[in-house]
Amino acid sequence: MPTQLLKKATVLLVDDDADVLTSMAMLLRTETKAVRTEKNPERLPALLRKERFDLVLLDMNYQSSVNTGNEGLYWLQQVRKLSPTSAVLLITAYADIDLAVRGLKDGASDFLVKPWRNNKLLASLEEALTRRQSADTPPRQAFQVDALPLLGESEAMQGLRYKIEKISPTDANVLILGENGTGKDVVARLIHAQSARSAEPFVAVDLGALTGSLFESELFGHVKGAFTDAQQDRIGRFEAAQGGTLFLDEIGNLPLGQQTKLLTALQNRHITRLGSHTPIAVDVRIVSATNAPLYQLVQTNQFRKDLIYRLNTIELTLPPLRERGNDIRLLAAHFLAHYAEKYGKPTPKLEGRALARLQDYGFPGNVRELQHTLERAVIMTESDTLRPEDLLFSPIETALSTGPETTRLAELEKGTIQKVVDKHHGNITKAAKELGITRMALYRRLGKYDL
Ligand SMILES: Nc1ncnc2c1ncn2[C@@H]1O[C@H](COP(=O)(O)OP(=O)(O)OP(=O)(O)O)[C@@H](O)[C@H]1O
Repeated sequence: MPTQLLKKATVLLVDDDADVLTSMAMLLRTETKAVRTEKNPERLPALLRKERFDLVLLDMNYQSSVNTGNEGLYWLQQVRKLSPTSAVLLITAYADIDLAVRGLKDGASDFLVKPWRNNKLLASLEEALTRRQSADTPPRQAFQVDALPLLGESEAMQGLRYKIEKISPTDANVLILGENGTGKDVVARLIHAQSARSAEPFVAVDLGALTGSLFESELFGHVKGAFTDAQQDRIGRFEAAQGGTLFLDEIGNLPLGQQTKLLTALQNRHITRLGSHTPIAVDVRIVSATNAPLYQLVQTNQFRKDLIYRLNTIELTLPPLRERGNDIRLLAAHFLAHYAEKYGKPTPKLEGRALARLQDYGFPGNVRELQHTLERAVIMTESDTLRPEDLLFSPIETALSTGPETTRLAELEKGTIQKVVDKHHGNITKAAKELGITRMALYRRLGKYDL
């Protein structure tokens, strides 16, 4: 995910769970301009009167409940009142999705369900910032995309770029397959940017994040009164993408019932808003993506074959980074120059052994992992040459790439801490500095995880 706005954003995290605050702050510290954490929501009014934040991440549930479950909504209202220009993202547990939906109606930009996936968290934050930035501009412009270049000179990538050039101008639906972090999002945007629809909206939906009742309302919209909280008509993503491209990400995560509803909309080329009987014709090009083994899911009856046939008029498979040969070197040079400029440092050179280390490593998190590894290295290095030991591979990426079930917060945190402490040969001061937490906080975690 490109995170141009996020890099410049100031962020406030509000949660009374210190572990959540630390983990999120650790992630966001390198992805944003500044992060501030607040454990006690009661301090919000004073804080917001003093400081301005581009983004506020607000937990919905607080232990010291003033208001039995609704305190998240109460604090949301306070933030909206005291800091109307901040985008607010709610953090919630699965059980509280209804509450979060109410939060959306009260002006929150989006919500995240715990446990979150880091790349999705970053994508949601970026999207919230994009929407906030374009709040004053005509809505259709809000969706226009910045396509990033798809770098790589390996045979596989050259072939892929050629295919993309060929297929982009057509209206054919495209299914993009590939592991996490291989560039599926980049490819989807590129296809749109090179198509005849490029002046029209590009609308991305993370289907993995839409639970049962949200799916229909998000995709097809609803009319006032369709369900208890539907206080006004709302268009869905299909209508928002009218004339343009609808990017259905994580399509492999869609339950069968929802696959049927999607298939019907694609076959009929019209949708019906929830609570209405009036069909609305939609003209959208569908680009979908997944890292799931879609054809295996068909064999085990978890994915509809007829839906695949609707989606895969053209199918593109992104090779994992470990199969792209010298592209690792080329991408590494690109990211080093990019982050050196960003952090105002001279571009470090890669020592031969360091390059070999990159080439030997499997990169389960693919290009995203390479990118994060080099960003960390640029931030940390005090020399003009990167050595193998400057390249710290992140257990977070490894865990993310192997699926959501391994992304439990505690495991990620434990793994990260272990790596960083090892890297600094047990020097707690240095490790705490790199992790962005105090020495005391690090000691507490070492005790907690028995490290
Ligand atoms: N070929 C490439 N050239 C330059 N940057 C790339 C390339 N491929 C991926 N990236 C960068 O790597 C990161 C991850 O890419 P992207 O989000 O497109 O992956 P993805 O396959 O959609 O991941 P996921 O499956 O986790 O959603 C992004 O920052 C993107 O800009």
